[in-house]
Amino acid sequence: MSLNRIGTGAMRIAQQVASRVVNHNGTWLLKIVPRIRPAHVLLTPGAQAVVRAIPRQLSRNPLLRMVQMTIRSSRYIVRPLSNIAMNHRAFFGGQDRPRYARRQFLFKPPRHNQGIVERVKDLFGTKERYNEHLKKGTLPDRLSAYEIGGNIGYGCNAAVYALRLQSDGVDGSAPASDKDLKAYPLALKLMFNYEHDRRSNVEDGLWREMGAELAPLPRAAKLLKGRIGDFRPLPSTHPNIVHMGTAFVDSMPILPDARLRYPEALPTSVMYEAIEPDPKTLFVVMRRYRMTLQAYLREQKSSLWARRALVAQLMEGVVFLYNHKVAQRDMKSDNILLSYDTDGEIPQLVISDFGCALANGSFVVDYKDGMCLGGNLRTRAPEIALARAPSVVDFSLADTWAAGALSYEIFTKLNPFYSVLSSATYKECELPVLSDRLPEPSKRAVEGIMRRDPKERLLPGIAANVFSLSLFRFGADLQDLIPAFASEPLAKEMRKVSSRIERIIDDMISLLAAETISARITPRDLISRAELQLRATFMSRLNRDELWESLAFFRESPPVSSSGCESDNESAV
Ligand SMILES: Nc1ncnc2c1ncn2[C@@H]1O[C@H](COP(=O)(O)OP(=O)(O)OP(=O)(O)O)[C@@H](O)[C@H]1O
Repeated sequence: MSLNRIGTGAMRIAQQVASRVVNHNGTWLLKIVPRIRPAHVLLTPGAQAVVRAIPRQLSRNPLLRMVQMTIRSSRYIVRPLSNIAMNHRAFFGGQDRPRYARRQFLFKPPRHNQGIVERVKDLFGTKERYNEHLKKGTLPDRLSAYEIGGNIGYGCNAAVYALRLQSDGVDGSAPASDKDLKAYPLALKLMFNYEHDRRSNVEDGLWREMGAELAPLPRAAKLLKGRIGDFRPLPSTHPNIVHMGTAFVDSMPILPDARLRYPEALPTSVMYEAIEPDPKTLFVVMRRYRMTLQAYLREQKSSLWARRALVAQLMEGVVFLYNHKVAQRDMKSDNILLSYDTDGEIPQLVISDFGCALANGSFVVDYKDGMCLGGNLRTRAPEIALARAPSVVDFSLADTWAAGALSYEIFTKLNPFYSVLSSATYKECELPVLSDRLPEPSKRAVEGIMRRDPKERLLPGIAANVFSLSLFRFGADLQDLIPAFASEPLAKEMRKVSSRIERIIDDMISLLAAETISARITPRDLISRAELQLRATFMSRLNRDELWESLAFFRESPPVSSSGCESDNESAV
């Protein structure tokens, strides 16, 4: 029997799995179980299928009990068989038991007595091997421990330089170019201190005024020593938030480009009457990224798939901020940084520049005259752009909205709010039409986060789920997989009675987890590093209720009607 004779639903899923996940020998073993009679299918890349009888002794092998991953189509169940390499060896008579067999999570007793979703969440949320950002290291808190390279960017508040540890540079080899990310893997943000006048408590003042910058640094509260009373930095690192190593106050160096680029921030400036004997400023040491999103969109060609992956990562960053009540408040494309090794690779994305951040455990601000409401006026959400003092301003969904505007920039290369529209006055129907090649659920999610009224705005967790789910292998098939959704309205009660949908969620997550685990032993180009991390990030914040709500976006349904234009037309008639 060839694969062609297997039901089309199962075949499509099998092909998708097989075309993305192959083991080192180029084979992927799947068990496709017709409802009536089991058959075993060996898939090779290109989805050629050959049915083989799996030896009897192998089917008693406990490894096969790992078959927990099921995707139901109308007639067939497709089950990836445990660890692919292991099965391959067993299937072809190999004797060696691979080392990683013992570490397979499905053999371990679950940490909590919970379901698949919770176990997967636990695995992907806590293991370093799926989350590079969890790797810990300490960096020195003094400038003399580092070698400063060339300038890689500057803004109104800081200049950023390539950086490496002194110890990394003294290997006797020819001096490496500071343009080289490997030679200078760190970045130093030298904050502009415009107050070099002689005064007491210089250090306290610097930490207090510039401390918000450190919101992504989990140990910032310790460094700040209560200088900003209610400061609450993010509790942990996140793959889509700029990775900060440390921050310290040290003497201000006059670097070669300083007089040209930021003369007014130098202690030599004529405006000071009496200058500090040892002028100081705040330095932040970060991981160095390759370029800004703005430069990437301008200079690099990228596929729609890559751009969808960027939007999904951006939303993951926003979800993390939202869940920890931090508002970045300056979401623009030169504050989004990307890293990648080779051209054409899908970049990893981080949100950076927290100089305007609100990080005190609350999104609500008592807005008084003269108070700063964040960075760029054009990237402020409507409720912030329209706020007038005195009033209470709620920033909870401001970053989500700004990320929506950025997703237009990612998809169309043009942020409609930089030049064409104003966030204070735009009508939802005036937003640019997104490409037909973009999946409908993603388009609907963008519409949802661009809602003017924050009460109607889509929560970032749901939007992130929609962007991510549509990128995963089964994304295109979700509609087939959830027939129960096709005609019925989404009702809370439905969930109680529909254990079937819960099973689909379990199956979907199991497949995703299996694919992601397997992908670590497959060649890199099958699933990019950024996508693997995105999967881990998505799985580490799984929430059944949010998943349930997100699946509704994959129903066939009429486009969400946008408010504004129709009513205007009617009133005009
Ligand atoms: N970690 C990093 N790796 C590589 N480049 C970086 C990094 N951090 C910042 N940059 C570059 O430096 C530029 C300025 O950094 P940043 O936006 O943080 O400064 P700023 O003065 O706070 O900016 P703004 O004027 O927007 O407030 C960025 O646009 C980017 O090009």
